[in-house]
Amino acid sequence: MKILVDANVPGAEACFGPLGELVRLPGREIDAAALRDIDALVIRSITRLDAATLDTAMAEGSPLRFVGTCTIGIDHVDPAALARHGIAFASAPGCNAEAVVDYVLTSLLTLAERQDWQLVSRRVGIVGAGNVGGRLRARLSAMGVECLACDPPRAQAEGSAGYESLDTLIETCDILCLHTPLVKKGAYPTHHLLDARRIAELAPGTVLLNAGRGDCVDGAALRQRLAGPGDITAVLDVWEREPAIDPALRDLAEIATPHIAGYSLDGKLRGTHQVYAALCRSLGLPARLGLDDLLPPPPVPRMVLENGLDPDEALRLCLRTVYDVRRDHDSLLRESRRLGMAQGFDTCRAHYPLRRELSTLTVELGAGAREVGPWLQAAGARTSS
Ligand SMILES: NC(=O)c1ccc[n+]([C@@H]2O[C@H](COP(=O)([O-])OP(=O)(O)OC[C@H]3O[C@@H](n4cnc5c(N)ncnc54)[C@H](O)[C@@H]3O)[C@@H](O)[C@H]2O)c1
Ligand SMILES: O=C(O)[C@H](O)[C@H](O)COP(=O)(O)O
Repeated sequence: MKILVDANVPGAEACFGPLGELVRLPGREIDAAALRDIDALVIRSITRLDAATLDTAMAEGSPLRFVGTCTIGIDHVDPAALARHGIAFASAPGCNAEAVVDYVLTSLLTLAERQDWQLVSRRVGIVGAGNVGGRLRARLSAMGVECLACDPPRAQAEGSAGYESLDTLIETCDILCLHTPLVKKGAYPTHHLLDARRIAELAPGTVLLNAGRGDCVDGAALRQRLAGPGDITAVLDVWEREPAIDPALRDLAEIATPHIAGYSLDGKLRGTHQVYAALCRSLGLPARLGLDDLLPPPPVPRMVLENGLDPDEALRLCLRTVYDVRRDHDSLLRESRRLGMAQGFDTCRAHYPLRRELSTLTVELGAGAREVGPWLQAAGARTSS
């Protein structure tokens, strides 16, 4: 069996090597021609697997019978076309959700430091309360930060208690976090969910963070609002037309990163492992490798906090020990100026430095720092004293 795996999938040799002959290609180079003699395909979100690509590959005799994407989002794949060709499909729900929540917390605490506010004084609106949004809500609520959630599909399925409309979030929240998939059809489409009208309605001082999909926000309208009154703050990890994103919007965003919110090693390896387990199932084989066999020990397993830190400062230090979002902002700026936007954007992603999740860090609390313990635990850190 021949297995083609995106070059940016870590743990591929260990997982897929024992199952067949492994071939690696950069995700953007995987097209119909590359699938000619491939039995199983393992991708990430930059490989478009639409009906036309699949129809061409299958018409040319590809033996493809399994596709797995090591990602949460599946908008780059056409599941109906896969089903039509009898090809099994798996994705990796929730694999990097913790990493995205780390990204949101470290971004918000960076803004809090720059703009001189406390996280606990803000009301956060979460749009899309699935694996990412749900975890974000749980962590923020445990920290005592007031949260409102908007998720019409869930409200319809489970009842509306606990869910608000998007317009209520826009009217009443200081921070709006978008964690919606890109959905183009059906009752609750998300393409330009934040359109020009809603962007105009954001109150001065609002923080808009998008770590869902770039097409959920009208980028031109956001650019206009940021370039005009300049009275709101944007944190953007996802963009329309990646990797050739709008340089003006990049410059206007307070934090601009190249679609890496979920790029912890933990999250990527969880994604690889979920797809490996699915491929084993579809082959009727046992999944011999566990996730723990793939994850190396963290480079910074512990840190010590002593006296004189307020809660935000303490959490900022812990988060920045595992992950500092300012580094990703700087490298997008540097690499896109050096190589041009599209190549710079992709270079940052392809050569992403090692990043672990907050949960891999144990924070030792000295006598003078014990009172921040509950806040750190609520945010997702392990503590000991
Ligand atoms: N930036 C990154 O690196 C990164 C990482 C992981 C996921 N993502 C994106 O974030 C999205 C969400 O991830 P997840 O794991 O939470 O997915 P999920 O499927 O668990 O949750 C998505 C939630 O959005 C809700 N939703 C759908 N349409 C909506 C609408 N119109 N308004 C409000 N809510 C709506 C769904 O009901 C669901 O509860 C993914 O689809 C992916 O596109 C981005
Ligand atoms: O949907 C996801 O899981 C993320 O958007 C994913 O982590 C993005 O990274 P990529 O697949 O593009 O490497």
